[in-house]
Amino acid sequence: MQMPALTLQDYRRLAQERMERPVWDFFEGGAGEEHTLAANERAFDRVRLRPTVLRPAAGPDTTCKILGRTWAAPIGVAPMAFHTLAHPDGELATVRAAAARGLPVTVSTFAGRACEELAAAAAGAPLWLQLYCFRDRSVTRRLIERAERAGAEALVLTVDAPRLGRRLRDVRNDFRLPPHIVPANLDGGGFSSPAAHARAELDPSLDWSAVPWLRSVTSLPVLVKGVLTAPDALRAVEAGVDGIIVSNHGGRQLDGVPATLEALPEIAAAVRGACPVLIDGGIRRGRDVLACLALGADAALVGRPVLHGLAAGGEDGVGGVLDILLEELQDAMTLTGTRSLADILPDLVRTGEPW
Ligand SMILES: Cc1cc2nc3c(=O)[nH]c(=O)nc-3n(C[C@H](O)[C@H](O)[C@H](O)COP(=O)(O)O)c2cc1C
Ligand SMILES: O=C(O)C(=O)c1ccccc1
Repeated sequence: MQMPALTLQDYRRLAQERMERPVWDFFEGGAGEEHTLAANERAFDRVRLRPTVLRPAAGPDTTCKILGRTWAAPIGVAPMAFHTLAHPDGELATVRAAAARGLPVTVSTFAGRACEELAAAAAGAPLWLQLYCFRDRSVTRRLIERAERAGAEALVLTVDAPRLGRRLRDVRNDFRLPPHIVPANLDGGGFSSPAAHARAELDPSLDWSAVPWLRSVTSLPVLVKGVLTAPDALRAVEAGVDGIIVSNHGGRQLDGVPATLEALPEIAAAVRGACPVLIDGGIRRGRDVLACLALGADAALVGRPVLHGLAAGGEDGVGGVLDILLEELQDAMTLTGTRSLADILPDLVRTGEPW
């Protein structure tokens, strides 16, 4: 009998056993030498927690409020293209699993399932849409209108991808999407290599005027994803964004940028509560979420582990991954004497050597 998966690392192993190498490489890989990819996870290995003892915190309150909506915990699913590569149910399974736990999902521009069925599956849990801005703005506008009509609650504009990063694993594998893997919410389509498509279609001249442009076509809140410095965070606040996601795209864009956990404190200090600050990249344990909050984030998004759960067991697998994170977060809060998220302050962490 197979041992039950107890950690996200267990799910990673299960997924790898089930997946073909080129698809695995597409999911796991990063740009260039993958230094930034590795740094994201390693940054959490330098975190030391400083518990407060004899301050009972059993059954801690993990709920948080983001953009006026209550999340069961400060944990969401980061936008990732083509969940259908991991499992035929694709994003439908991901959204069902997250919504059942009161957690939000950000659906990628390149989702493999239609946003109408995803909104129905979300059953009231927050559903956000990630936007790549195309050269042809009418494609982006139609995507926004469709998602808004379906019930998407916020737009996440990805700002670290004037073009797709150079992912050497995909180049070496000459990775192409199987013909049945198509973006369900874009008209047009008809491409096989995601890199080639994104290179042809993403707008390399995108600038900060994208934010007022989005305001002119939608009334939804707008977040920017991919900010790594305080000056850019301030520019985003000046542009009037409703939220900032500190992200290096899981190390898939520019190799050589810092781990997101390292970038977080200067951004949180610059933003000073003007809007929510979220983070993604390398979050693999409940206590990593605690570290993000201590260093100034309002919530953390999880990427690849969700695809691992999906590949390992569809909706149940994603549910398993999210349950582990939720339980580990509760455990870490209980054992650090943190009764609610408001108790998670900078003093809760120190930075040390990697384990
Ligand atoms: C397979 C894959 C596809 C992704 N697709 C998108 C995407 O379509 N849009 C986007 O903004 N980010 C995309 N990302 C980046 C994630 O949103 C997120 O920034 C990153 O995966 C978080 O890091 P983690 O995987 O270490 O948790 C993708 C990441 C992966 C692994
Ligand atoms: O954004 C990404 O990281 C990504 O992998 C992707 C895949 C297909 C189309 C666009 C982006």
